Amino acid sequence: MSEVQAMRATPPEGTTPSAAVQVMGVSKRYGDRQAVDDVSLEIRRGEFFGLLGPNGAGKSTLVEIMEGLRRADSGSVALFGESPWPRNTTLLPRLGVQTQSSAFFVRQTAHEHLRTVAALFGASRTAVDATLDSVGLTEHRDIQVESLSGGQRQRLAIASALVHGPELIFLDEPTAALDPQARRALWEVLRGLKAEGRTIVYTTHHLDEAEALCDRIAIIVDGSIAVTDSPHNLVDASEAPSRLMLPLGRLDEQQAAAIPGVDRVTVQGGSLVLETRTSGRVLSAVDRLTGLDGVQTRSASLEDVYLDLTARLARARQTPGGHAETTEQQA
Ligand SMILES: Nc1ncnc2c1ncn2[C@@H]1O[C@H](COP(=O)(O)OP(=O)(O)OP(=O)(O)O)[C@@H](O)[C@H]1O
Repeated sequence: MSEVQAMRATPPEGTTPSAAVQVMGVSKRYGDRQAVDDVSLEIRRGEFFGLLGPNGAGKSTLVEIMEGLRRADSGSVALFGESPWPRNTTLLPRLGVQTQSSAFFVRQTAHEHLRTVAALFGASRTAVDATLDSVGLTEHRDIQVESLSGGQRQRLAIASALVHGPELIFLDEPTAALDPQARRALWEVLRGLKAEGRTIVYTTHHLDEAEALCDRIAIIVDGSIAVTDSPHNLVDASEAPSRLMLPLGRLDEQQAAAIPGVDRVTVQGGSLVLETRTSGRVLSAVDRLTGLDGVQTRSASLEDVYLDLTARLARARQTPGGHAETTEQQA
C-alpha cells in the first residue's frame, strides 16, 4: 500500500461519518500572518452553512482547506468521514466547488465549457442543459466564455460546481458580481438544492442573504470563529439596537435624545432614526409626544449583529488584555 493510500485508509481521528464536514483544530499561517487559527466546526448533512467575516478574516483559506485545495499546517478535515487531503479522488464527484478565481476554458462557448466540466464527472447532456438554465444562461449558451460579462461568468462558475449533482457544495462569494435579479434567482436554485438534502457551505459578505438562506452561520474574525449559531438565535440574543424611524419635523434631535432608552439619534434619508435596546418603552414615549402615525420600526437584523460583534472585537483588540463581551455560542 502506498503512503497516500495508507493515509486515506485511516479516517482522521475523532470523525463522525454522519457529518458532512468536520474541521478539527485547523490552523494555517502565511509568513507571519496567522490566516486560520485553531478552527473547529462541524457541518451536518443537509445543512446550509454560512461563513461570514471581514476581508482577510481567513474564510477563503479555511474553505480551501475544507475542499482539499490547500494543506493545513495543523489539524484535520473530514468530509463524510474522509480526509480531502492529499487529493482524494473518491470524494471529488461528491463535491461541487466554486472558488473566487474559478478557471474557465475561455475559447469555448458557455455550453461547451459546461459540457467539458460535466464530461469530467460523467454527468449527462440533460444535466448540462438544466444547470445552464437554472443559472439563467440558456440564452448565452453559444457565447464564448471570454465574451461573457463578469456576472455571466460567475453564473457559469456556479453551474460548473453544480452540474454533476454533488452532495456537498462549496460556494465562495457566489453572488459577488450578480445583479439583484440574478442574485434572487440563485437563492431559489440554492433553496431547491437544500430541499433535495444537499449540504451547502456558503461564504458571503451579504448579510441579508446569509439571514435568508443559512440554517447556521459562523462569523470568522482574525482567523478564529467568534460565534456559531442560527441567524435567528443570533439576532434574538443580540444586544444590537432596534431602530425607530420618525418623519422629520415631528421631534427635534434633542427631544428624541432625551427620551429614556434612546441610545443614539441620527438623520437618515428623510427620517429621524432613534436607536434603542428598549423599543417598547421608547415607542410609548414617542406615542405620548407626537403619536405613532408614520413611525416605522426596524428590529435588529443579522447585519446589525455582525457589525456590533465585529466592532466590539476590534475594540477589544485595541485594548491591551481586553476581551469582547460577545454572545459566543461556539459549535
Ligand atoms: N496565498 C497567500 N499567501 C500569503 N498570504 C495569504 C495568501 N492567501 C491569503 N493570505 C492572507 O491570509 C489572510 C486571510 O486571507 P483569506 O483570503 O483567507 O481571507 P478572506 O476572509 O477570504 O478575505 P476576503 O473576504 O477578502 O475574501 C489575509 O491576510 C490574506 O492576505
